[in-house]
Amino acid sequence: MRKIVIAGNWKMFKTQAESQEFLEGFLPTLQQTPDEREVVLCVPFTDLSALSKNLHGSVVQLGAQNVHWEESGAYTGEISGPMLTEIGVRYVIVGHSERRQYFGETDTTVNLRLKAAQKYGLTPILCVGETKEQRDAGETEFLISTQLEKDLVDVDQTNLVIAYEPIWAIGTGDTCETKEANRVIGLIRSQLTNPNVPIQYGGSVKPNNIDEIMAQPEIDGALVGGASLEAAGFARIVNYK
Ligand SMILES: O=C[C@H](O)COP(=O)(O)O
Repeated sequence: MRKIVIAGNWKMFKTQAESQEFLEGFLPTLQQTPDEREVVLCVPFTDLSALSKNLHGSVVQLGAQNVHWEESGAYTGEISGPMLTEIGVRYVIVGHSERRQYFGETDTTVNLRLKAAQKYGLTPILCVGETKEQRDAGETEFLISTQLEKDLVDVDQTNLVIAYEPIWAIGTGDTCETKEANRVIGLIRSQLTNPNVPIQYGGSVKPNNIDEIMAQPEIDGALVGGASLEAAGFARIVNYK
């Protein structure tokens, strides 16, 4: 059976004080969450240490938003796998479209980061997805297939989550039609050697569309940006029906 993983990606939002306030609203709502749902908060590096202490003993797992491929070295501004695992981080987002678009992330560096995450005991959440122009040109399948082929070279598919995030649906309120997301995620699964890799949908997931998204047979969770910043809203998403 495939695992369900609901992850919030806070991106560059929330100071430590704000993250603490979020937890006070969010944690009490989780008591009813069924065991098989993994709940993850992928937060800014500066929030990780405090959240790690405050999440201890809760069902929520801690995630980072990037990891370097070396264990240590002269890489100003980067964070390594051992630095993350030491403070209790379990997941890390790799290859988010914002990293690819604004920070020069390539399939080569995504592949290096995926392998390093696994080497140091983290579960990577690999993001793939097409732009509006690529979709309109009928290139969605080719683009995603190429990303997977390059990103997953020598990656262990028994310790991996994939997020299908159509770039045009991120932060726009323009959610991908659920049946279409289900279709693309089915195509992603058909390209994997391990069919049990959890595959999430990401892109304008909200409390009012999560039930329909999670009703799709191929979709194993969600990677949630904006709607994960508000405790009650994210709790509703985590507690989808
Ligand atoms: O990582 C999360 C995605 O970029 C989705 O963001 P969003 O839910 O704000 O559209």
